[in-house]
Amino acid sequence: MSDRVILFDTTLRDGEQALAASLSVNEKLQIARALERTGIDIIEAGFPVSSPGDFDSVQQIARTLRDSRVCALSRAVQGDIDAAAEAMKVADQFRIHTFISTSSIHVESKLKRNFDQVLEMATGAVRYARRFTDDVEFSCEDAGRTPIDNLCRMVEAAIKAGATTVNIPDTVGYTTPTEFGGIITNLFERVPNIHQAVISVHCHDDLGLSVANSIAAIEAGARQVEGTINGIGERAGNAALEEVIMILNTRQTHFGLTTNARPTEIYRTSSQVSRLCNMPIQPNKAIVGSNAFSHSSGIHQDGMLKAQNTYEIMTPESVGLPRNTLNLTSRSGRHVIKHRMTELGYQEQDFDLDTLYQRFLELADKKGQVFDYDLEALLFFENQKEDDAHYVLRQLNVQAGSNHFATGSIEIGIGQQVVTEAATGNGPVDSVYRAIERATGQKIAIQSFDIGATGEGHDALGQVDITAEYQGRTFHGMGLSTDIIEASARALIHVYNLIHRQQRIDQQKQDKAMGDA
Ligand SMILES: CC(=O)SCCNC(=O)CCNC(=O)[C@H](O)C(C)(C)COP(=O)(O)OP(=O)(O)OC[C@H]1O[C@@H](n2cnc3c(N)ncnc32)[C@H](O)[C@@H]1OP(=O)(O)O
Ligand SMILES: CC(C)C(=O)C(=O)O
Repeated sequence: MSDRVILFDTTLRDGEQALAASLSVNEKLQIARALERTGIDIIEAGFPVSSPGDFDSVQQIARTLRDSRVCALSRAVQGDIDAAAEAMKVADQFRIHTFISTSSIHVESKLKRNFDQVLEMATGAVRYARRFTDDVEFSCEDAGRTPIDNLCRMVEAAIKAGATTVNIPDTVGYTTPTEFGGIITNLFERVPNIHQAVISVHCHDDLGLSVANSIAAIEAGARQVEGTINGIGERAGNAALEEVIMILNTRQTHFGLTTNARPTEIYRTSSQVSRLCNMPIQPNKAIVGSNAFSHSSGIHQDGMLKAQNTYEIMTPESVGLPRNTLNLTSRSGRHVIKHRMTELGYQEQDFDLDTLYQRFLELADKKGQVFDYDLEALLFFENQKEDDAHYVLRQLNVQAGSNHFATGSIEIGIGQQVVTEAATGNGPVDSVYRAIERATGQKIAIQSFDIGATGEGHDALGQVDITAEYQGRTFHGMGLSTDIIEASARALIHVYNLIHRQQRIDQQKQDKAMGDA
């Protein structure tokens, strides 16, 4: 049995199922690149049959990845498999992941079939997928609640049909580590052809056991582990891949197993996923929470001063969070910014030093000292900018007070035009949003509005996340500024740009369809 555990990330598929609004293609590409840098072997990029947007993003990711292998999900039906293969054929190598439920509850109540019919569908799907690639993964959905005899039959049949990886999901996070490890042990004891495939696990966190169950399965012989960054995913989420990586890494002598992971990329990848997905990380989260490496009580601090390993089983540096010793202020130069970005794990090609330095100076002038999270926020914001932004916020003014209606006036670029508008509202944000709506002539239904700070103190960068609906689709806009009204306006402008881009894509598709007809 191999001593390497294959890392399979499904942030862009199972993780995205948890988000209020779909990620844009640009956002998915940023995450895919971060995952690749983190050393993830297989990246599940989406479920192409589910929407044209998903199809497009899988295709673009397939075109982009070099070291990680792209994978797409499909039900055990030919149309889904065709869509997955079509989306990924631009890559030299790709994996098709097909699945069907095996538990009695799912087979009878959801699929409305009997187990033998489902077995037929599964093997038919695996055989069909093998026509497109020799890398086919089959998942027994709800394996955790599947009678073991049926699970053994299904695994054996899927391998016989050509599955090269067989995944055992605890879809509803029901099992305990002893039970789940026992299922894997049983499969190894009872399925005669089991060594012809890699056995994988995919655990959900409904009872908070997803990582523990994954580790129990690895101890029982599973050699692929599926999860997501920060554990985001359907309901309570999936196994947090950064935790699995650091368990195997920190306890290497205990497990004797390796991965291809680059742990020093973890912190950066985790922050990027959190920001792009608008899913904050709880402070006490293992590995990547803001308190994960802070020591606050006297006895602990005394221990840390004497020897760091008294209270740290791994260092923040090992997950890419360097201790900071240099203050960054408006008197800092380009060298120190570049040095700090390198310490934070960024490579030269990840940022344009001159642009970042200009943004840094503007921020340093406003707030004095600039911290790591500010630098990362600035870079994130630059990456979010569309090269061809149709709407650009040029100026904004607000008058507000406790005794008046607020008045907002804005100047925005719309394509080649510059439009100025003003409006009153119930507060400064409302007045600015009304002014922007007047200028664009398009009303958008805002579904959620979240405001938070990136960093600490009253001069922290404000981050505004909104989800908005337009013609039945949901869009996520994000704005950053030390001024929360400006951050709010930027978030709305971001949504207008996403809608504009979507309209352009829809138009191109319509033109192509008419051309084909
Ligand atoms: C455990 C997981 O995370 S699974 C992945 C979940 N992800 C998603 O659902 C992605 C988003 N989903 C979608 O876009 C849509 O649900 C689609 C495109 C997949 C299907 O849409 P629709 O065709 O309208 O079907 P709908 O979602 O309403 O119902 C699912 C159908 O697929 C069937 N089905 C469910 N899983 C499978 C499977 N693995 N293999 C074959 N059929 C399946 C169901 O029984 C149901 O069939 P029925 O219409 O005969 O009752
Ligand atoms: C499709 C499968 C792997 C899944 O997401 C689950 O069972 O949770």
